[in-house]
Amino acid sequence: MDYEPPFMKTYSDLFGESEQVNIPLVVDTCRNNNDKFCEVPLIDLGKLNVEKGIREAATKWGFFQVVNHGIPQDVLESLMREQMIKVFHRPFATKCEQHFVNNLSASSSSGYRWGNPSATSLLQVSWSEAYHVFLPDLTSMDHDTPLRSSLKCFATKAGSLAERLAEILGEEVKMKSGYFRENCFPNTSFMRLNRYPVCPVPSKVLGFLPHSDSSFLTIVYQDNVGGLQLLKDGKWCVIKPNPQALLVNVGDLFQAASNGVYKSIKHRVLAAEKEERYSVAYFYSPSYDTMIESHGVGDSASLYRKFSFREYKQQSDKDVKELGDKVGLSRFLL
Ligand SMILES: C=C1C[C@]23C[C@@]1(O)CC[C@H]2[C@@]12CC[C@H](O)[C@@](C)(C(=O)O1)[C@H]2[C@@H]3C(=O)O
Ligand SMILES: O=C(O)CCC(=O)C(=O)O
Ligand SMILES: [Fe+2]
Repeated sequence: MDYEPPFMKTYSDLFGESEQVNIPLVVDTCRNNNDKFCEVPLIDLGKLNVEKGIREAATKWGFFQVVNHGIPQDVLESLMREQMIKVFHRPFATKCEQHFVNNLSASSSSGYRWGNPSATSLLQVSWSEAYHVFLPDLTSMDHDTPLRSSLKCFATKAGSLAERLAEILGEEVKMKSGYFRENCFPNTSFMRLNRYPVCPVPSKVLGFLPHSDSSFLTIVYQDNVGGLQLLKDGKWCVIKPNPQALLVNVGDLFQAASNGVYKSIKHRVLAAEKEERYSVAYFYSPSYDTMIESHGVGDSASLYRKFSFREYKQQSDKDVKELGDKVGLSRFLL
């Protein structure tokens, strides 16, 4: 199929080496084991008094699901089933020509990316491809396609939802009221469209390497294939897909701004085994000048020094370039 990125060809040497040295499998065998599904809190936003549940989930889990979230189901389904398939099933050469961003390095521009062409071990390979989409790039296009209108609708609604959730969470940790409205805008956030092609060696590589998100909050819609896992008490557990729900996870900036009260949890995606998988993530992020400050409350001291989002992004981009991965918040510990 001419739309597949050349994973096998690019990584053939690494597969050869892994057989010789018999590296441990990176993937647990919990893919279809229902016992290992984790019960991520589910919050019905149509009900009253949801604040406590949201704060508890962000504190204990760093992840929760929401229903009655305000994004029409037909927008979600058409985005997944029709529009994303259309955009990813274009020839690989076309995808590269249009927006090639080499090796995930330029994270702050719209563009196509796949795998990790400079991987030196299978442990550094993500068997997936993605588009980063910044809203201004969508709105500056002169005509709407069904994909663009679905993405605009998704982005607008996900942005309002994120702001509502962020204000609820921020209030509890004494952030200034209106902080998010004043610093996070539609054009400072972005979407990431993810496709996980069927992988012939799903026990040897991951679909998306373990990472935390650099946002305040991330809103994710996943299809019903499954494979997203979060690290809970030292174990990877699978999040059962729920086509009615959106997933929300705390990102690094909220962990810092809440002085570690809310947790930016590592997550990863298994490589697709039988069926290709799609997801779309909205990263609720501030402008680069926004200052992130963590206040210790009572006896607890501030954990992180004050930093701007620009500083965080630049450091992460530098780490990805030089080390292959971002080091993250530990660089900003006091
Ligand atoms: C290799 C990397 C790119 C990434 C940071 C990371 O070290 C691991 C996760 C990647 C990711 C995924 C979600 C977001 O798209 C992103 C901006 C983030 O916060 O973590 C990207 C990072 C990136 O593209 O720089
Ligand atoms: O594909 C998923 O379910 C999650 C993807 C993800 O973690 C990301 O895009 O940051
Ligand atoms: Fe993520």
